[in-house]
Amino acid sequence: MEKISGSLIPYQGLVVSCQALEDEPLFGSHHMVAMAMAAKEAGAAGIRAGGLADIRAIKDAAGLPLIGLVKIQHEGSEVYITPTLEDALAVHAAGADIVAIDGTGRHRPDGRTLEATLAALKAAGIPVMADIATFEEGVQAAGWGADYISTTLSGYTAETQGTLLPNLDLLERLAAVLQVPVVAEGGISEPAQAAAALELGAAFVVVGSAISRPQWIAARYVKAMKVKAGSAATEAEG
Ligand SMILES: CC(=O)N[C@H](C=O)[C@@H](O)[C@H](O)[C@H](O)COP(=O)(O)O
Repeated sequence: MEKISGSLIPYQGLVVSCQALEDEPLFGSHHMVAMAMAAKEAGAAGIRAGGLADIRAIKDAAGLPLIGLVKIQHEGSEVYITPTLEDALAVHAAGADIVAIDGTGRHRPDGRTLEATLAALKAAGIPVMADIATFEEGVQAAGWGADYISTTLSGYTAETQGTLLPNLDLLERLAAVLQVPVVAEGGISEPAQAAAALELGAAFVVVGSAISRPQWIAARYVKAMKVKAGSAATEAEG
């Protein structure tokens, strides 16, 4: 299937998600700008950033293509990634080249449908990445005009809870049928998985925690070492 070219993110590039919420140790634009500059030094083709302040600061400092979002929890809605049209407009105004929104089709806090939200952003000339969880959601969001489809929410919705990540099968299935760029995102924790995603048709790959969340990275070592220590202890007991 001929891919629609003209992606704002270089084809088959790495996008590093540099995000830290208020309850995370690295919260704050100073830290996220530093993380983005480190990613740029490594050769990242783009940055994914959350929060208007971080979007502005990272866009100014790194000058890389930027996928922006806000995370806002609303009572009565499970949608928290750029949940309303106003949020999407604010993310774009803050400097995001592409606005990432929830593309699952679930109830949105402003009562707008995903279709109407996508139509309004297209009319405003704002490139949109739809963060989806299932094949059907990806096809639907692309049909309603999303410019990029990303597997971000696979495993994070009620319907997909427990899905083993990264969900490269979802990526492969969507890349095989959609004309718009399909993005591998969510749970990519090894370089080989990112390379495999490109082989399976990803237009580019987004990696966050495995690069920009030290509390998550270090926890992997603690877990592995405890297992090792446990087995050694067993040996010692004889
Ligand atoms: C589920 C959700 O809200 N994901 C968020 C989307 O912006 C980010 O917290 C993730 O870090 C990003 O998608 C990259 O994924 P990973 O950190 O697994 O490489």
